[in-house]
Formats: sequence, structure tokens, C-alpha cells
Amino acid sequence: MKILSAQQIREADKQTIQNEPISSIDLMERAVSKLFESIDASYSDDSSFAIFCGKGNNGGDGLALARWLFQNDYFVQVFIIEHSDSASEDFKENYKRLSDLEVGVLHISAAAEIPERDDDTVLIDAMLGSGLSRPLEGLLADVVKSLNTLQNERLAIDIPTGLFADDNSENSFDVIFKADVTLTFQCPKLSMVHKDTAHLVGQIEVLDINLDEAFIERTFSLYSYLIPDQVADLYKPREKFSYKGTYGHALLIAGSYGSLGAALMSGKACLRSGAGLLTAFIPKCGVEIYQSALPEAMVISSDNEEVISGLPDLEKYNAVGVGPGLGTSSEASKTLENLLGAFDGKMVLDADALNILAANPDFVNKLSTQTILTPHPGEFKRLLGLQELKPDYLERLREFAKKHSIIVVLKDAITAIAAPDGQIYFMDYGTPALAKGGSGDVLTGIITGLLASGYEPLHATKLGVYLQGIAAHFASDETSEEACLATDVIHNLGKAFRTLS
Ligand SMILES: NC(=O)C1=CN([C@@H]2O[C@H](COP(=O)(O)OP(=O)(O)OC[C@H]3O[C@@H](n4cnc5c(N)ncnc54)[C@H](OP(=O)(O)O)[C@@H]3O)[C@@H](O)[C@H]2O)[C@@H](O)CC1
Ligand SMILES: [K+]
Repeated sequence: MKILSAQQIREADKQTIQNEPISSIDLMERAVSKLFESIDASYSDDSSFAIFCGKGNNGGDGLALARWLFQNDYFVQVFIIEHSDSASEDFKENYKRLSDLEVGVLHISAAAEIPERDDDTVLIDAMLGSGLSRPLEGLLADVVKSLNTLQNERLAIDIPTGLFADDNSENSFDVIFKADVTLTFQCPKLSMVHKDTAHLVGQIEVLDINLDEAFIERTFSLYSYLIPDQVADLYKPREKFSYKGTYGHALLIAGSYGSLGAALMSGKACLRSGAGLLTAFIPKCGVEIYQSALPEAMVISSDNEEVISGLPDLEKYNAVGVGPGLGTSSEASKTLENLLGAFDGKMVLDADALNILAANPDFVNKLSTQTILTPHPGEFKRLLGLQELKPDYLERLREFAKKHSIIVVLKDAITAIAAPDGQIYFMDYGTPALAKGGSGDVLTGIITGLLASGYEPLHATKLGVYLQGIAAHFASDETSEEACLATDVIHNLGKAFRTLS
């Protein structure tokens, strides 16, 4: 699903009105019918709603929604924030339609005029949407700040008031409505997945309001938001007449004394992601542990007792994963350098492999075009030699992936995958259950397994991020976000695969 800018969405809106054709007010009514459907499916009949409306079309949506809710027996109150003397045409029309009904409407000229309401009223933000043209100040800023202090459940229509759809680098975040859920029209907006502002949006629900499909198709965007159907399209079921060789041989280079767990979790995740065979190349001290804990894997040990050293013959491997628990010893660094010189197949680098890259910037030039790097924000910063990630971090990510013709996965609550052609794909499958040691090792293993079993790098990456997220959701449903372990995630990979077929 493409992420379009506010400008592009306005154009899509215009094209739809022209080409379908449909009047603007009917398009608004269609959008609001989708809003209502979503709200009606999520709330019980006795729910009550307080809708805060601005005077543009976002406010028009709010007024129309009030009518739909009222006519379906929900309790609803409307507050019109008088931020402007004028109002949009569709606002006026919906104001008229609402005035025929017995819905309480209050005009607010100062934040203090908003009456108190009980805690279980759901607050709906229909103040401003994609028409925001400058940071909030005055009345709207006061209202937003005051609503942000309340504990009520909070829903934003299209986009939280005060948040720009595209660029918030000059915005002040304390005057943006903080939503638990944002019901957004047609496509997600960049600010909803940007790491600085995603937390203001809450859960994103995209409502298809049938804007001009042909226009959207031919509109260029560097950003996409991957929905489950798009990921499922990448999945290739195993064939009946196949054998272990069909699904490739993975090599995992991982582990050091005290960090063999990382190598084990990664190996287990690799095998649970479909690799035909796995060989783990680990330091000598780990051989017995590894073989008893993961009998399905073969093991080659390095000469060194405690750290990885040397490199096995690479010829028979279809994919290599390197980094989990590796440490940054000079031996491991030499191994990585040799590996990059000797192997130009599909490869994933994570954890200490990334730290070694960061410490040896010239190694980056040796990466093959089938390489995937999976840094978290801290590792990404080090890799690029940055003190901090600025609001333009997505540009840095894109440039880095393009320059080296590799895939870079910036792991976060919403993960961003940069492809060598400059496209960035956002994957919103994370859960706080993954905020734990071992998660990165599991992802490395999953992607390595998918690569070995025949997926091309970009497909393996998208599938891998999805599978880990979904498995983590299953695992935390069983255990809780707190108690969920990386190994629980591995155990649930099977269930996650089932969602693909
Ligand atoms: N696209 C679609 O497909 C569909 C879109 N729909 C809906 O339309 C929404 C977009 O509507 P919109 O264009 O009327 O803009 P909206 O967000 O209501 O704000 C405009 C008003 O805000 C004002 N204003 C701006 N900044 C301000 C500030 N800082 N402080 C104070 N005022 C400020 C601005 O005034 P001005 O800048 O002129 O002073 C103007 O009065 C969209 O989000 C969606 O909900 C659906 O109904 C149907 C399908
Ligand atoms: K809004």
C-alpha cells in the first residue's frame, strides 16, 4: 500500500470527484460510512462519544459521523472549536444535516468552555486533518493540550490534529492530539510510521474510501506500508516432491564464550523458517551444548576455544547469517573480513557483525549486492557514524542502502526496510514483547532460513519481519508482553507461517 503525501491525497480526492464522478459531499458521506463501520464494530451499543470538530472538512467528517452514531443509537455530543470565522462548504452542509437531529452541539471559543465528561466517553478528534498548514497555536493548541491531559480513550479521524502528514521536523509535539487509534482514509501518511511521531498516532487503521485507483496506481511514492495480503503474496508453499536439498543449506556464523544462546536461538529460528539444512560455525567451547540443544543442526567449530576464528569452506552454502553473539574480537573481525571477500551469495549481517562493520568502514565496500543488514537504531547510528538520528533519518537509510546496493532493515516498533532501488517499506507488526534480548538473533535466523530455502533477499526480508512480528503476537497472547521470551517467539513461528497460506 503506497504512502502518499498530503498533496497527493488532495489530488486523489480531486481526481475521484472529477472522474468517478461523485460530489464532494457524497465522497465525505462515503468516507464517514467507513468510519462508522469501523467504530460500530469496535464499540458496544452503550458507548458514548464526544466529537471535537474543526471547521474544515475534517470537522465536516466529525459532524457527519455524529449523525451516523446518533441515528444508530449511540450517545454523542459535538463540540465545534471556533478557530475560524469561516467554514468549508461540506462542513456547513453537514452542520445543517445534523441540526435536524437532537444532538447536543456546543460552540467552543476557549478551552475552559469544554465541560467535564465521564471517563468512559470516547474522545473523537475531528478538528484538523490533512489541511493543517502551520503548527497549532491559540485556541486549537489550548484545546489539544487540554484533551491530552484526559485519561479517556481517544480516536483521531484521518490524522491527529496538529500532526502534519509528511514532515514534522519543525513541529512542536506537545500540541498534537495524542491518539490511541487513528482511522485514516485510503492510505497511511508518512508521519504515522516515522519514528519521531508514530507514537502520537496509536494503532493505524486504514479505511478504503475508493479514491481513484488509476490515479493512485500512477502516482509515485518512495514509501509503502505493507499489509498482510501483500506479504502473503510472497509466500511459496513447499512442494510435495521436494527434499532437504530443495530448501538449501544455511551457514550460521555466531557465538562466543558466554553468548552461545544467541547462536542457538538464531539457529533454531533458521530451521523453523524452512531451511533444509543448517550448519552452525561456532567457537570450540560451544560444540557440545549446541549439539545437544539443537540436534537438527550440524556444527563446525573454529580452532579458537572462546571466539570465532578462521572460516569454513563456503562452497556448499546457499545463504549465510553472521553476527549473533559473535563478539568483536580481532579474530571475529578477521573472519568477517574474509567472509565478505569470499562469499558473494545471500547473506544477513546482524549484531556484532554490524559493530565490526562500524569499526571498519572499508568492510562495507565488500558487501555483496545480496546482503541484508538488520540494525536497530543504535547499531544504525554507529554504522553511519552519526551522533543521533535526526528527523531525516529515512533519507540517510535510503542513501546508505542505495549507495551500497544492499537491503537495510531498521528494526523498531514499526520497522523500515530500505531496498537498493531507494524504496522504503514499513512493516507495522512489532510488539513490546520483542523489546528483549534475543529478538535480533531470532530475526537473523528467520531471514537466513528463508534465504536458504530459496527466497530472494527482499522477499525473505519482508517475510521475515512479518513472521517474527506475528509469532511474537501469538507468543505474547499466550504468555504476556512481559513474560514472552525470544524462544517463545521461535515456538510460534509455525502459527505465523499458517497465516500466510
Ligand atoms: N482527502 C480525501 O480523500 C477526503 C478527505 N476528507 C477529510 O477532509 C480532510 C481535509 O479537509 P480540509 O482540506 O478542509 O482540511 P482540514 O484538515 O479540515 O483543515 C482545514 C482548516 O484548518 C485551518 N487550519 C490549518 N492549519 C491550521 C492551524 N494550524 N490552526 C488553525 N487553523 C488551521 C484552515 O484554515 P486556514 O489555513 O485557511 O486558516 C482550514 O480552515 C481530511 O483530513 C479528511 O478528514 C473526507 O471527508 C473525504 C475524503
Ligand atoms: K483529526
